[in-house]
Amino acid sequence: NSWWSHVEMGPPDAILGVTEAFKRDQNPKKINLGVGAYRDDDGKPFVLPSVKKAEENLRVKNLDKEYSPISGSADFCKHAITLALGTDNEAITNGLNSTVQGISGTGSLTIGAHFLSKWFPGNKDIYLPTPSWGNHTPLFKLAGLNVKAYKYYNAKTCGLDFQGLLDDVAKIPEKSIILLHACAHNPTGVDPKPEQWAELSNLIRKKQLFPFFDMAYQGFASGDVMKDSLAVRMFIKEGHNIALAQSFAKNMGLYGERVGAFSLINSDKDEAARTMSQIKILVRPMYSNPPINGARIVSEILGNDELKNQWLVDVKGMADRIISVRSKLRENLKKNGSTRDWSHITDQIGMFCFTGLKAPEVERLTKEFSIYLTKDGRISMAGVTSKNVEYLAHGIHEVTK
Ligand SMILES: Cc1ncc(COP(=O)(O)O)c(CN[C@](O)(C(=O)O)[C@@H](O)C(=O)O)c1O
Repeated sequence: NSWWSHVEMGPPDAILGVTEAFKRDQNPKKINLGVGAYRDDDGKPFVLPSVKKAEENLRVKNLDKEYSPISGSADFCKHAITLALGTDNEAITNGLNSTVQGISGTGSLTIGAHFLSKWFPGNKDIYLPTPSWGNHTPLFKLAGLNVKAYKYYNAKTCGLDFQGLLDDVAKIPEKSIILLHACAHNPTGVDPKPEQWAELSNLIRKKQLFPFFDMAYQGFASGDVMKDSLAVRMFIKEGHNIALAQSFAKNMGLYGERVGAFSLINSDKDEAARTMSQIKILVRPMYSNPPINGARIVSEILGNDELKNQWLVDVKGMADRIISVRSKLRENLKKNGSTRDWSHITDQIGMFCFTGLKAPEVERLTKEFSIYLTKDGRISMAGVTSKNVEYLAHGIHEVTK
């Protein structure tokens, strides 16, 4: 007799399940626009030259395999928060940050979720943009937070519903938590403009909300790491003591290395020490200490000017390829005779394009053309290349004409 006869088969992951279906498809023209993972113009995964060089440097150091501290290496944590806030940022020089390595972006968000669930003095309610990354809701619920929503995306314009956003944020009860995508919003690719971030910062301060930034794409959105961290830096400058989750999966192509960071910006050094101590107490029973390999690659790159400059070239190269393939897709849709307004394809930024395709159109695109994307019409632009963009435009036009 079995212990688990009551366990039912769960559904495939909305995002990672698309890749599983793609792999089963035998059509040679198939295209995977599901998971947000960069591919080069040949559709191949891309190991950044700066990462390869860092790995060569590390090999000759013959490093040991000892446990990392619970918080990850101090060197890595310093490099991670410095990348986010900029060298010589006051929050860092005044020791106001408590930063630990997280297991990529997901693990960093999870540390933050559990910390807030246990210690946040206000409502244990976290407000997510509508829509948000599919994994946000189960991740925060799992940590015991109540997940709520604020307006963000305007399906009619395929752009930001800024007035709706302000109206909703104004209604959020004081001392609640608000999750913000720092750049390259997933799944919409729609980001607030700097002046809109400033207005949002004022409203969030007025409402005494706690900003939790998810920055999984720093450098990957615009190709400029400082431009992409503008909102995070602006909020701190405006006096918000934020939480920040970082990922090096996309901007360093370290997907499977699972390396990221979680930070709190505190009121003073003593508070930083106290929160740090409690974050470590949470992490120890969770997974004890983080994986060392990816963190060493990040430290090697960010700790070495020549490698860091190479990395800045590498990440801009990825961002530029995505931006160029956005224009190519829009041109090809026009060439195919589509009369729809596809300006959002080039207005949106980062890994994803929220096409506006409805579920039946998505279904046809997959069934009739072997083009794989998530049901919400999101396409990972990284899966589009100069070789498949015409076929993609043809498919999209066929299902939308
Ligand atoms: C907004 C956001 N935050 C955090 C993460 C976590 O990423 P990681 O744990 O790998 O550092 C992702 C990745 N989301 C995806 O790119 C995506 O939406 O396709 C994909 O990697 C995923 O896991 O879903 C993300 O889009």
